[in-house]
Amino acid sequence: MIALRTVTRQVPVAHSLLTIVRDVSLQVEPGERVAIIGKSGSGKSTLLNLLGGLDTPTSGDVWLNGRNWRQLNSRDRAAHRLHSIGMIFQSFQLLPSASAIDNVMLPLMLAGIPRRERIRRAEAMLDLVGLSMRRSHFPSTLSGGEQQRVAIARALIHRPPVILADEPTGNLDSATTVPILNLLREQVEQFGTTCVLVTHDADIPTQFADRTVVMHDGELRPWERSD
Ligand SMILES: Nc1ncnc2c1ncn2[C@@H]1O[C@H](COP(=O)(O)OP(=O)(O)OP(=O)(O)O)[C@@H](O)[C@H]1O
Repeated sequence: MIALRTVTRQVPVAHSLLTIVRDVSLQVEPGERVAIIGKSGSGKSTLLNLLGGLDTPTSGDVWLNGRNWRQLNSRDRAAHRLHSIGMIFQSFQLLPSASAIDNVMLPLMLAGIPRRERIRRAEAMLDLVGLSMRRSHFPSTLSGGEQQRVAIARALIHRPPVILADEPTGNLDSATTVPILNLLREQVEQFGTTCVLVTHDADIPTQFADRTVVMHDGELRPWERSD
């Protein structure tokens, strides 16, 4: 379960404070898929960073999988992130000097899983995302859709209870967007993974989410079809 309770995030700008997220409360149940839509600059990425313990609230609390980020030191935060969260980004964030399979194995390496087991699980995962034939390819030789499949495989390989996705189809054309969202939905459905996805694209929620909320100038409100 994920919960934000009256979360505000302010940053110092010049001689004043800029409020990026204002008094946001949200609860996401286990296995739920929630889409957060909003215009550029509305605070979506900041909200996702707060959920992932990468940003700290100025006030309020954020719980993820039973832990309050505020109560964890930086080492415990890193461990909690590694075990509880898979992240997917608009720009894929693959290691350019690592092959597809090495990118997918990364979370298992960080978790100390032996190499033979890492390879077995990464091969199975690449098979699931339809990229067995590309296992030795480097990211620069893969299409955008293929790179995002590798990134999805990497985010899911350690079966985290939570996936946080920041504009996961933002760099993909519309023909590639639908299969990528279908792949992500199938995977999180199959494993009961909780998923929060942020996007500026109002078509995505209907393809992906159980529930949609809107971010507007740092505040959350229910989604209306006119948004
Ligand atoms: N550390 C910071 N210092 C100053 N301003 C910041 C900081 N972080 C975010 N902002 C500002 O806060 C606002 C919200 O940023 P955020 O990246 O969360 O929005 P977003 O909705 O994800 O936008 P986009 O869709 O363009 O990525 C933006 O105007 C941004 O410039």
